[in-house]
Amino acid sequence: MPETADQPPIAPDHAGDHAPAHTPQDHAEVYSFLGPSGTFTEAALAQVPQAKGKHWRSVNNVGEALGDVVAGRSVAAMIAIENSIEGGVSVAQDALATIPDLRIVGEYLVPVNFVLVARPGTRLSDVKVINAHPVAYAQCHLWLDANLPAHGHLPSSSNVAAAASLLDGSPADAAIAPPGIIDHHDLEVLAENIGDNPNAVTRFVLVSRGTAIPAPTGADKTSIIAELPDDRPGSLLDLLEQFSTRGVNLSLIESRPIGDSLGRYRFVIDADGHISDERVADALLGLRRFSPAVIFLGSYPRADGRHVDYDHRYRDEVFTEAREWLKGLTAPPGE
Ligand SMILES: O=C(O)C(=O)C[C@]1(C(=O)O)C=C[C@@H](O)C=C1
Repeated sequence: MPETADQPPIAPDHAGDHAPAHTPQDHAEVYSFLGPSGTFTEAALAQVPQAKGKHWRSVNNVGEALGDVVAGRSVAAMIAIENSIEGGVSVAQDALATIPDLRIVGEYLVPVNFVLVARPGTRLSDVKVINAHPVAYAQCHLWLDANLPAHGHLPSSSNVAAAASLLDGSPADAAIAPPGIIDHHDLEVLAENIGDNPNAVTRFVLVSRGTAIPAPTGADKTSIIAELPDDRPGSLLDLLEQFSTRGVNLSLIESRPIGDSLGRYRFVIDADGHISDERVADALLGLRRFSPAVIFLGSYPRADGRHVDYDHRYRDEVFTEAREWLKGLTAPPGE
């Protein structure tokens, strides 16, 4: 069972499948996720085969989830990293940039859509304050601006926590929550499908520490965070060239403030391919030579399973042949 004994699970039975009833002593048996039970994060964890039957520890925020991994309370934590409407989840990107030795070992996609719920008897016109997770709130702007233009926002640690708090003294009048919420809480739906885009998807990553890099599958992704060397024209172009000259496609590049002074940024990058691919390894070597700080976050199978296509000039054999050629040129005569 997930540790949220006070919250009845609203997710399908996956969460409790064969799970031990007590908190296990062995951290390898524990997975941390943003709770309480019923969150999209829990739905992402339900996609992890090795987490089935293990203890799922419900936590209140990304920092707590990663803190569990660092302190050895859990073997891995599931965190939201990117949303198709809102973009990168900055708290997650910043945590991965600053907490040492974390590794992404898998990614998972969860379609997200939202309902507006309230205590029974509430009318839409009664709603003044809405409780919602900031990332969920940001995905419902169009509906909120059109229907409740004067509302106030009370941030919550998760969507399920937002909804549950309405029955537990919250000063809010309504909450943004996953559609299944009313099956387990005495709440009424005031509006359905309030997300700005019905096809919204959140990308989650499973983060661990001290674990082996997952084997290459041919449909992999490599996540990196890198800083630019100095404040000179063209350094971002130089960074991008490390990838383009090796035929490596980038599926994500976002800047985040480093935080030490205005205008200093680090770049969060997802590259197609695995660190064991010659072209990706060579791009990382180039990046390492050029950037003052490179964090390798991991190589792992893509959630969409899409095979990585690249020009034949960047095949492993081409790199190997070129290296052998160079070795031959510098070998002592007669060898
Ligand atoms: O997992 C949940 O249900 C959450 O409330 C968190 C979270 C997030 O952190 O991005 C997850 C997915 C949605 O995009 C909105 C919120």
